[in-house]
Amino acid sequence: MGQILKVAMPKGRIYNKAAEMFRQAGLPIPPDGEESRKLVISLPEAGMEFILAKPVDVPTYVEYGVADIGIVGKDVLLEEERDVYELLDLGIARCRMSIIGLPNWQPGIQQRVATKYPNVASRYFREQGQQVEVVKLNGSIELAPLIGLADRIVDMVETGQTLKDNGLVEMKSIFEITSRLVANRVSYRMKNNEIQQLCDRLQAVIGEPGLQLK
Ligand SMILES: Nc1ncnc2c1ncn2[C@@H]1O[C@H](COP(=O)(O)OP(=O)(O)OP(=O)(O)O)[C@@H](O)[C@H]1O
Ligand SMILES: O=P(O)(O)OC[C@H]1O[C@H](OP(=O)(O)OP(=O)(O)O)[C@H](O)[C@@H]1O
Repeated sequence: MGQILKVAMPKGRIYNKAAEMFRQAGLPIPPDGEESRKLVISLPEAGMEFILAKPVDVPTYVEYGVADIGIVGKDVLLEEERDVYELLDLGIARCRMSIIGLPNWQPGIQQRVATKYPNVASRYFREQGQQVEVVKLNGSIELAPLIGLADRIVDMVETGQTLKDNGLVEMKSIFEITSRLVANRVSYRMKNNEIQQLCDRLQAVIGEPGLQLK
């Protein structure tokens, strides 16, 4: 019998997609809501324990080692810059990070950018040699250019529906996002067999042709 693997799972839109992947890999984690509001789900027969975390906190739990591994969007990894190993691209919750603005946007003297990702945005504009003021918001980012808080936003686009409904345009896509499997550096050495086994099982699911994981 191996050691128990603690897995930080993001609540919200990634959860059911990731849980479905685990089930395909033979690990019967329940769908969202089925275990009431419990935040820790044990699967002793599989030697695993799942911690249901806020997505942005997953890299923190993994860096501190209270979770051995975790599932998190590349957007959060790039924003949080936590010291974790990125082991697998799960290919789920696919979207992109983009610069967005009003259709008539013109560069002004003072440029303000609103975003949930201040580190990603600051880094991007610095690399472009553009001086902008970055304002952190926590959601409904598309509101900012509509009500005059910011000239542009840096946010995620999946279908483009939110932009369309709010009369905004995608000016530039800056990187692609999918969910990743990450590991704590010490756990990766100490629980290498367990982590490797899980990676192999997930890899087999990812590699299966015709599998519908959206
Ligand atoms: N529209 C989208 N389409 C596909 N994937 C998305 C989309 N929006 C976000 N994601 C991915 O899903 C992850 C989690 O998003 P989710 O909305 O569940 O959490 P959150 O943005 O942290 O929200 P909350 O603050 O409500 O917890 C994001 O970090 C990103 O990787
Ligand atoms: O291109 P679309 O398919 O419309 O998806 C993009 C939207 O999804 C995310 O928002 P979310 O639903 O997480 O809400 P939020 O505004 O609270 O972040 C993102 O911030 C966009 O607003």
